[in-house]
Amino acid sequence: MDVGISARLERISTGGRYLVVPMDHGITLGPVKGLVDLETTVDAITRGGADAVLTQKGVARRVHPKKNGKGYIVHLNGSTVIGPDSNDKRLTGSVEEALRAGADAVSFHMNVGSEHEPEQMTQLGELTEKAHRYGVPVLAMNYARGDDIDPHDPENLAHAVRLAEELGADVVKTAYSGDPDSFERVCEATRLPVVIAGGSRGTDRQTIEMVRGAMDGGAAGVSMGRSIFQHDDPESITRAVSAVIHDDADAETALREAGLGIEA
Ligand SMILES: CC(=O)[C@@H](O)[C@H](O)C[C@H](N)C(=O)O
Ligand SMILES: O=CC(=O)COP(=O)(O)O
Repeated sequence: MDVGISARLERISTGGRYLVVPMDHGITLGPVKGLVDLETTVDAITRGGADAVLTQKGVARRVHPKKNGKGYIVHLNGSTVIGPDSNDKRLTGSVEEALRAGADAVSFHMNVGSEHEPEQMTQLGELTEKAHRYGVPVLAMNYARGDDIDPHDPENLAHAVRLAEELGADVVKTAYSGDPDSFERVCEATRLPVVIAGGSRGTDRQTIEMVRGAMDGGAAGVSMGRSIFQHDDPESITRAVSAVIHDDADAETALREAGLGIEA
């Protein structure tokens, strides 16, 4: 692997494990809880043990002073839930802009199975070529989404993560399939580190058990947004997620040591 790519991957991970907190939802969902005062949230989650935060380019200046030396990823496409088709993610920036914004890596969202898959596949292929010219790693966010597509089906997820490797990505994020055994089949589909999205926020216990299950299935960590940044105490929930990812804690230990209720 190119030395620049491996050096930058180390800035967004710890010992090959990834706790990335994406906060690009300001385009998708608008200024939801946790993103209005972005600075306070970034400060809390990086103090809690996140390896990296991820945003769109425009808010980079609000992120850097508050990220406590942790990694930074710039996301390069987007859509809104009020637009005609939220699966139709359009390019929002370039590798050069991401580098000017101080990024250690770039990310790109692809909806495998949607009618926009062909264009997004071309764009991801072009992005990995461009990013690698600069030694910049690419996190592919490859979801199985589209009409009549089951977004948690392990075969669909395995296909989505494999596609990311075939197109040259360095890390791939996808949805969790629901249990460690089926997620193991997803992770076996690729040699890339696989990280999971969190989806809409559940209870603390659901969040931490999902992370534990994914790690037991072979995941390398998370790219988990709403479950963390919409939490009343983002620092503590990050601490609990970090205990599972970085210290291999079980769910109860992680919740207890983070000061979160076991049944919460
Ligand atoms: C709002 C959602 O359904 C998320 O899964 C997004 O699609 C993922 C991403 N972080 C985004 O906001 O684009
Ligand atoms: O960029 C978005 C993600 O990686 C996942 O966000 P979520 O809120 O955890 O689904």
